[in-house]
Amino acid sequence: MEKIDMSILNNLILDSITEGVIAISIDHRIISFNRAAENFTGLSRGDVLGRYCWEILQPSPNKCETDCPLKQTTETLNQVNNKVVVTTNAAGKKVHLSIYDVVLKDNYGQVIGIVKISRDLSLVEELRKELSGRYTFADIISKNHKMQQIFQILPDIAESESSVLIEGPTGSGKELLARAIHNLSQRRGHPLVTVNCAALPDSLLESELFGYEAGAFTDARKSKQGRFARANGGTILLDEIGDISPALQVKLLRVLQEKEYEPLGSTTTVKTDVRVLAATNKNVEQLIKQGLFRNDLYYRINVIKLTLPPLADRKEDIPLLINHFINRFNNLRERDVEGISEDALSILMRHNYPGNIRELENIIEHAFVLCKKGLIMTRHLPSHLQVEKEPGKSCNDACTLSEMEKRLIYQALVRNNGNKKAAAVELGIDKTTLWRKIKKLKKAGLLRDV
Ligand SMILES: Nc1ncnc2c1ncn2[C@@H]1O[C@H](COP(=O)(O)OP(=O)(O)OP(=O)(O)O)[C@@H](O)[C@H]1O
Repeated sequence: MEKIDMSILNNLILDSITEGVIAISIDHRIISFNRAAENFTGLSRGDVLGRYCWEILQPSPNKCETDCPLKQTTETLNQVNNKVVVTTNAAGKKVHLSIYDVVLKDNYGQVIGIVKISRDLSLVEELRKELSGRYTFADIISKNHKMQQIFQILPDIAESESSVLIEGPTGSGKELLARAIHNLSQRRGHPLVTVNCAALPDSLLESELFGYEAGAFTDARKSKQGRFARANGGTILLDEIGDISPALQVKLLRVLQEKEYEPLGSTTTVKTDVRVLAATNKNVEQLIKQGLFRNDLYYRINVIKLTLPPLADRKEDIPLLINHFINRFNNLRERDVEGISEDALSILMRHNYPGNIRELENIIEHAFVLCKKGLIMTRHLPSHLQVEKEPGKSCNDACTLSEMEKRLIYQALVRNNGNKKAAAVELGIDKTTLWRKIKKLKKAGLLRDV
């Protein structure tokens, strides 16, 4: 075999890998720069070899003072793992790189520099954005198929002038959805005014909605504009519409039919240009049957009905929402919480959320009080959740084989959203074997539904 020049061979090998490799000598000069590094930086090796690293890699002298990777790595002899940086290459394109530094030693163990190894994360970043984009619509996060159907029709609904009735249990995102409809509509330049119809007694609610003239009642010294007037040109959200009295229902019906009303104590009719959205966590059809809600008003507000599923029926959204709330609280509180531990996530996946997304948001807010950085652990969750122990979780060193089996089965089911086939594949056992084991555990009262 022909004798091969080792240095040429080394360069060929370095150029054939997809990671960028930049070697820097102890006196801060660049001594090796492979092809991938050329691609990431847009610089040619002829231009950088022999130059000082700060001239090429860290143009800011301040950063060199405080954040010199050569100094850090050679002083601590530590590999700095997976620093993610966003940098602009010479072609002006933003690239996301995952970088780690390795100490370079000679044959005698003497430190002679560092090697910076970088991997292009731009593709991963694009995929992440595409995925999170697909699951986010006008600030509403969901990958649930019913929610995705709502996302699809939302722009058309927003554009129409029709009244919309939003149904859903408490905390399921009705107000958020109403806001999205308003923000996507032609009326977005005007106000969105929300009225909680359950929060005020009837007489106050009427004056709150329609306003009043001075002298309309004992305390009315000056006239006051109502919410319909404030929302003019925009949208009004009548929250908890199921709670309004029959008398007020008649007045609302007139506004919806004739687009006019009279403020309390006034004989002047006011014309209104407001789109009406209504929300409720009650079953309005049931209220109609009970004679508590007018049929004709129902048909006026129910031109389009959107129903938000409870969080317990869209558990696939829990990890996405947790991530969203962690990001939100990190920004609000200037924190650096990185995520949630597997154990804590599994508790949150099993919880049933009577308070829906608001409850999950409160749980993460609670966790932020106790968790300053790193991962949210079980101990950071509210105590009523911590007692909902995972099966087999109580076993530690003295864990029996059956305890361990129970725990592994449980965790595989949680990870796969209760899908037994996927859990069996993950556990490396046949589906029928898994099914048999689950049946046995359930019969013994050791496993609940996931
Ligand atoms: N799909 C979602 N994505 C992100 N955040 C959400 C989502 N749904 C709800 N939220 C958040 O959860 C909280 C509760 O939502 P919202 O107030 O819209 O619920 P609601 O159904 O109107 O509640 P209520 O019945 O008590 O009036 C808000 O902070 C909202 O931003």
